Amino acid sequence: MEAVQAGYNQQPLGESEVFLDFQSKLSRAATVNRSVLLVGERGSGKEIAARRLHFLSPRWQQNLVTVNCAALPPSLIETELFGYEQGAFTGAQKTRKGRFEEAEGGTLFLDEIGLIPLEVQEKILRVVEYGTYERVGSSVTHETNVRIIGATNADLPTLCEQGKFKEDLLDRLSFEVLFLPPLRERGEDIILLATYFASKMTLECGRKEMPSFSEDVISQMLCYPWPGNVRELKNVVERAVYRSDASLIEHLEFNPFDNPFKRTSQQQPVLPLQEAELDLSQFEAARLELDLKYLKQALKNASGNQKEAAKLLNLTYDQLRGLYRKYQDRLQEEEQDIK
Ligand SMILES: Nc1ncnc2c1ncn2[C@@H]1O[C@H](COP(=O)(O)OP(=O)(O)OP(=O)(O)O)[C@@H](O)[C@H]1O
Repeated sequence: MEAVQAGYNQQPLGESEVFLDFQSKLSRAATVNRSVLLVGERGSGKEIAARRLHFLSPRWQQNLVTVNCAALPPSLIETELFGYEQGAFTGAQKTRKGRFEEAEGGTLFLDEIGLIPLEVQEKILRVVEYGTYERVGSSVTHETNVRIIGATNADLPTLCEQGKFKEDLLDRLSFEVLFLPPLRERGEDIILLATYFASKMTLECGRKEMPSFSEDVISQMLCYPWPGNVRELKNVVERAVYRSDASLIEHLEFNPFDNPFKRTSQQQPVLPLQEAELDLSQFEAARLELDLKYLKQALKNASGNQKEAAKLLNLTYDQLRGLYRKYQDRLQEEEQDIK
């Protein structure tokens, strides 16, 4: 176990129920010598999960080789994976090993596996079924012992229906399909991860003390949908620590491309008359009142049961907890009414 820890230097953080459930499925998958598919939104931690899977498996002392299929033109994926013989095509001046050969005995992580062209999928299927392949331009058959971990953000069954992904390969790769939970479903993990990224950034900036997050910022983090998942959170937090001189972070910038010069004199904002009549300075206050109104009503209808209230509002339990924390003081004043 010690050696596993030494080889695995990036411990994924998370304590939410959904994440712990994912981690325990991942640990179980590490014990069997089968292909695994990791499915999740961009930035949700598929690569970090693949590393963990490899380092927890009996192959942990062998190579883990990663191929990011999105970073390669489709025409080069075959030579990248299987290598080529000298003279196989113009420019092939020397024989080159492929990634399967580099990963021999270990694990090959195919990131964005849905982008692999069909003819190359055929070759991968042969590797999975018979453990054999040929280099491009060669008829010599190589035997290989590599475990494949695939990752995708795409809906592979739909790609199969569209004829873009081989059903046979999907069947063989999906011995275990593990779904990474999106960050917005991970509740308090958001704060755990934010604190972790803030502490690392504090060190990087050479600051002595890590700034903390204001209650308002914590609520914003818990309510924001995080389309870019953990990667986005990392960027937002690192930028906030880097820009803040104070001991308290009171503002987060979610979109660094929010250009302050966008609306110039030739491009006036077009506001419908009705909106122009609203007191726009009251937007934040009005929004908070509306949130509170719905939350109170839901809690009342659910007799104070937060899980039930979350269902009524079509929120996850963690999202509701986020809102509850934000309005805790005001809600407590009226708690008697709710009960
Ligand atoms: N649980 C976690 N603990 C700490 N850091 C994490 C965790 N999950 C993800 N990260 C960090 O978030 C970033 C994105 O993670 P990763 O590259 O694994 O995501 P991905 O799903 O493979 O992304 P993509 O879809 O773009 O390939 C990385 O910097 C990674 O180190």
